[in-house]
Amino acid sequence: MTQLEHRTAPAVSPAIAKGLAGVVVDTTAISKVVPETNTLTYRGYPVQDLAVHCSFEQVAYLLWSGELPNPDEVARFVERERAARRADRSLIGLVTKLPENCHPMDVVRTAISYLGAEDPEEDDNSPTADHAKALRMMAVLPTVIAVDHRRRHGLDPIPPCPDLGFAENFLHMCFGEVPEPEIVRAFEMSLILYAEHSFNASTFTARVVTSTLSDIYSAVTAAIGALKGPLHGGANEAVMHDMLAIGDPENAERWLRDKLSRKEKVMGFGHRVYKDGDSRVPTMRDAFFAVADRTDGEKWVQIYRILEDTMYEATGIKPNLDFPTGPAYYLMGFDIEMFTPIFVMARITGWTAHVIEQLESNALIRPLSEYNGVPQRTVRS
Ligand SMILES: CC(=O)SCCNC(=O)CCNC(=O)[C@H](O)C(C)(C)COP(=O)(O)OP(=O)(O)OC[C@H]1O[C@@H](n2cnc3c(N)ncnc32)[C@H](O)[C@@H]1OP(=O)(O)O
Ligand SMILES: O=C([O-])CC(=O)C(=O)O
Repeated sequence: MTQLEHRTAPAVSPAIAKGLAGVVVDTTAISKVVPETNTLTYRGYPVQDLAVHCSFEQVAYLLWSGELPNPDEVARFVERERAARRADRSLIGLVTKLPENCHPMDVVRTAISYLGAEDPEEDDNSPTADHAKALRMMAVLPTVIAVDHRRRHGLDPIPPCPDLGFAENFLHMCFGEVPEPEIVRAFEMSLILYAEHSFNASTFTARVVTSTLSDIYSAVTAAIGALKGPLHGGANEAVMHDMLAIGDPENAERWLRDKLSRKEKVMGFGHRVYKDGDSRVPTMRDAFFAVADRTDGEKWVQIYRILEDTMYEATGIKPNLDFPTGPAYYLMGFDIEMFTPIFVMARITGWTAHVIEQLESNALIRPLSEYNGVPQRTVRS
């Protein structure tokens, strides 16, 4: 049995909210998901509008401060972000010592943990300190991911460029050039759409860790572990592995029906909160189609459409954000194993906003469980 196949779950009493489904555990002012109207807002702004009108840096500022920056504020923020991009020699040394065949998510997780280890202020959980640490993690992580990408291809690192925006700089550090503006824009939109999504599994993980009054690096390290799984962020990689296995549009419908007949999950479809489609998908689907137009990607668009239509017709289930980002990142030239680390680059803004919010009115997160093991018994000596 693979990890994605169904297992027979033990019976649970009706009082138990398995997987915390439908349970409201706290308030948040950072983002709001309304499945009934298919809306997602960050600090009150519809995410589709932010994706069209804002840079990723402006969205990061918004998530952390609650307001979009004015021109002076954004200039100061961008200057600080650009100044913090360089990874020091010890961090690069650590990255390059990790096995080349480990998953890049292992590298990202280790890098954040290392940033905590070398920060003498690691345990300063004041809002000022946490904002500074969040900005540093956001700024340096793309450098780490790009260094890791290039060493796997036997290439020397390209240092961050202070003249380029966040998205452009990352693409330049990976590929040695800034792609055409439509590709950069599609990439930046994906980062904005990935940045935040209320109490998803990885954000909730970050909040659980924070609730013990642990430090922000520990919260982000744990969140990365939660995001890696294929039921969460890891689905964007699984989508592309599936599309490559399908290979040709004429195989797509049969492949999907066979998968459903084996009662296997189709990666990139379904959502715990949205039951009638993910609010972010139309924007990202258009961005993927724009990338495909410029990269000879018509075959992947056809496979996308067939899977989407067949899945809806067979089950009524619609795609989530990982479905269009998978092929979009592939066509941009990223290795599949980089897709979830890119998700981390974006979501680190949301996670850290939640860490800061959790600390503003903290309560230890500790639910109850119903014991269903063997009855109490006696140790015989
Ligand atoms: C950015 C993100 O993290 S978005 C999520 C990315 N994850 C994926 O794409 C993985 C695939 N999707 C899934 O596994 C699920 O849809 C989840 C985990 C995301 C959410 O699921 P849950 O709310 O826990 O619902 P659950 O998994 O119980 O599904 C409910 C029913 O829909 C079916 N279903 C849901 N998603 C899928 C899917 N992708 N493929 C096939 N069937 C599915 C289930 O089999 C189940 O059917 P049943 O009631 O007959 O057993
Ligand atoms: O909200 C969720 O459960 C998963 C998701 O879409 C995200 O984290 O972006």
